[in-house]
Amino acid sequence: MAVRYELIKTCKQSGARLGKLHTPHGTIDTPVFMPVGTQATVKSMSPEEVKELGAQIILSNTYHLFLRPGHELVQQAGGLHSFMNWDRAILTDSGGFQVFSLSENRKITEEGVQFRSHLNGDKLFISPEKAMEIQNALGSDIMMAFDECPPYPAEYEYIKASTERTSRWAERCLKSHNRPEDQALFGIVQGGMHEELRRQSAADLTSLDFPGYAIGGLSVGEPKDIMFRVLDFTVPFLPQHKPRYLMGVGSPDALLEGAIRGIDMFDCVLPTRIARNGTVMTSQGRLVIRNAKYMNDFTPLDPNCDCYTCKNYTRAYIRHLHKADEIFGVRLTTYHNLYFLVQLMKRVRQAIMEDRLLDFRDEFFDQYGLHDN
Ligand SMILES: CCCSCc1cc(N)cc2c(=O)[nH]c(N)nc12
Ligand SMILES: [Zn+2]
Repeated sequence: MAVRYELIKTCKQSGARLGKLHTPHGTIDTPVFMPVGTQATVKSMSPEEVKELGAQIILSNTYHLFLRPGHELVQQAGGLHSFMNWDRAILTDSGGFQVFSLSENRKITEEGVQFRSHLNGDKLFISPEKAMEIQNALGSDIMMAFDECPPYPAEYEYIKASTERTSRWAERCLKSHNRPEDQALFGIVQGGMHEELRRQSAADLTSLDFPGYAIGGLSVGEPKDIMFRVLDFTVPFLPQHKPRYLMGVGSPDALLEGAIRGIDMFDCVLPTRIARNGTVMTSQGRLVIRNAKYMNDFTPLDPNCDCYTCKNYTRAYIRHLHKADEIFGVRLTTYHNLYFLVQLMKRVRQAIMEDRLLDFRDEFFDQYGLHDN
């Protein structure tokens, strides 16, 4: 079996679970935060640094690699693991979400999605079968079914029709999956913010018996309290003994609230994206390193962090690098932000082991600040 989820323990204080996800490229401790490497690289990090900061799995993107350099080229290189020299686990998204967030002139039909490349305007088409072909060529350990993530907000009727089509697409993905022993295919539950549609989507997908389930259609601009409410009624529709992946979620508060609600896997571009403009997550909340108040601040980004950046460099130096547009500055803030989230999930797993995740959340927010975004 390509991926096997081992449920180790459920937190007595919350709905959180401690688990292990066994894959052909190593075991992943869950709940886990997965760094995003959209174009076959976690931006500005070497694979050695991504390992050193503690990542056991990274994400990459069907849409981007299909457009450039092309999935056939990656296949000629022996697949994504050898192409990017990453020998741990890889999860690839299926491309539908990126078509809608990046490309122009999209046309969605039962067959699939027609769109123009955001790089050169070429007319392209992705169907469930094409998304599977691309992910097969990339050789990811976990593939995502081809889905539509409806815009937020959207009319109930649109979301209903879209969710029903996503269920039909999921079945087509399963039918065209020709390497189930090497690559696990996860279904993606949709349904917008509607409990009945979420129930129906989960029922459709669990009847197809996927090895894992993602909750899509969230982190699309809805208020966080709505996202958490949707999780409250959606997670119970999913099987206990399989992993649950909340797509596109990665701020510290959302990771904690998601883990408390029984989510096992998270991903988000947030830590790498904000690092590029010098915004840093610390145990006392966020700081923007370009701020003049750090000019003569010869302390680490985070006094409670033992990462390479915090052990060797000061706020003053990192501020200087960002003000001077020095690439090394982005590398230092990226390394720290990724380390911060990977370590946060390590502390979450420890709190689950000790049946005290709600207490840990309260302690974390007392320091971090209640409303991170
Ligand atoms: C590398 C990026 C992975 S997560 C992208 C993502 C993010 C969010 N927020 C939602 C969805 C979704 O509903 N479907 C799919 N396939 N992907 C989504
Ligand atoms: Zn640090």
